[in-house]
This record gives sequence, C-alpha cells and structure tokens, in this order.
Amino acid sequence: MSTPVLQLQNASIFQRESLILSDVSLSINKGEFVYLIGKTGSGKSSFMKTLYGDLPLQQGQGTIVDYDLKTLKEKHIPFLRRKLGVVFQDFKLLNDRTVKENLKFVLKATGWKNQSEMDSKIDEVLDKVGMKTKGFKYPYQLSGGEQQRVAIARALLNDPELILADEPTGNLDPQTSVEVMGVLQEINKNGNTILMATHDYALLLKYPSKTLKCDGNKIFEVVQKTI
Ligand SMILES: Nc1ncnc2c1ncn2[C@@H]1O[C@H](COP(=O)(O)OP(=O)(O)OP(=O)(O)O)[C@@H](O)[C@H]1O
Repeated sequence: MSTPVLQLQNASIFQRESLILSDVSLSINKGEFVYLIGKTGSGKSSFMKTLYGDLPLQQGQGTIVDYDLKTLKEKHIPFLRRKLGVVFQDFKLLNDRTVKENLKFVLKATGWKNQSEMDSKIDEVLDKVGMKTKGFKYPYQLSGGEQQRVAIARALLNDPELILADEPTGNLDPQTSVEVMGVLQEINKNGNTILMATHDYALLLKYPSKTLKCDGNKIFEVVQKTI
C-alpha cells in the first residue's frame, strides 16, 4: 500500500498578502522521486518554503511527514525539519569549519550526544555521496559539485522521511549537475523520497520521473511529452 508523506488539499500559497499558488491538491508517496518545474517566479520556492515551515499555510489543508501544516506552530518547526532533509541551490555550508565539523554541528543541534555514534553517522552519509575521503576539507577547498554532495549528506543525517531539494543543480555546470543528480537518484533507489524543484530540462529528459508543474498560479501533474 502507498504511504503518503505529503498531502495537500485546496492549499493556497501566499507571500504576505500576494496569492502565489491557489487550489493546490496533490500527494507524494513514500519512495517517489518527483520533480517540480516552472518558469522563474512561478512559485516553486514559495511552495517549498511552505512545506518546510518557512511560509505559513493560510488556506486549505496540508500534512507533511505527519505534521499538519495548517496548525504548525513556530515551536514545531525544528521537529518538522528533523524529519525533512532540505537541500538548497547555494549549498549553505559553514565555511569556518571542515566538512565533518559541518555535519557534526547539525547532529549536535538536533540532539545527538554520543561521539562514536556521530562519527559513524557522518562516515555513513559521506560514503553515500562519495565524499568519505574529503571530510577533513573546508567547504571553500571543494568544487561546487562536491559542496552540493556534502549538503546532500547533511540532509541525510537524520534519516529524513522526505528530501526537499530546491534547484540543487542551479549553481552547477551541466556535467556536474548530472553527477549530483546521479547521487540523488541513488539515494532515491535506496528508499528516500525526494521532491526536487528545477528548471533543468536536460535532467528531466535524462532521468524521467513524475513531474509537477507550477504555471498560472496552479500546480498540476504533467506527462513528459507535454513538458
Ligand atoms: N519574500 C518575498 N516577499 C514577497 N514576494 C515574494 C517573496 N519571495 C518571492 N516573492 C514573489 O513570489 C512569486 C514566486 O516566487 P518564487 O521565488 O516562489 O518563484 P520560483 O518559481 O521559485 O522562481 P525561481 O525559479 O526564480 O526561483 C514571485 O512573484 C516573487 O516575486
């Protein structure tokens, strides 16, 4: 049986009082890889922000990894984020510490205490993204693709039920984008559910998957031929 990790019914997404998307109804099941496409300004980032609690859901219904977005309070957000892995276009790594220290920082902030458990978790996630030998490096010593791999490793630390990736290849060249996409595909094959906003159509053609499109204040599923 399919288990939904995200469900929205008649949801409207606002930036302050401007309506960005209206009447969004969709669901994403455990194990799926789903693209979110749409032109610049069509509302992809606003949609993602609503899902990770950065924008309130003002109208309609929504549940994500068992949290009700409509009744989500400020104090619940850190707990919601622990069940989500969020990956951004600009990596958002801390430049004053090594890769391992970046990951340890997140583990400590999310309540981990045992040093050897933290070390083995860090090794595990770095291994998953092919960065096990680079844990001692500082982010500025890594290429963009390597930094994004580390950001994906960071998103995996708390075994998220859903990974939200907002333009994860937006700052990468085409070859590196394909490599990072390969990492996300591998993670999905191993059971992680992923929603990825992108306007990189080459990736969609290379790795076809369920696709949602933001257009004209709506989100709807499209089949690849009509993209
Ligand atoms: N902080 C904000 N305050 C007010 N309006 C905003 C804010 N951020 C975005 N918007 C508006 O919301 C609309 C949707 O923007 P959003 O960033 O969600 O689109 P997007 O599809 O992610 O675009 P891009 O691909 O360029 O990132 C745009 O009209 C934008 O001007």
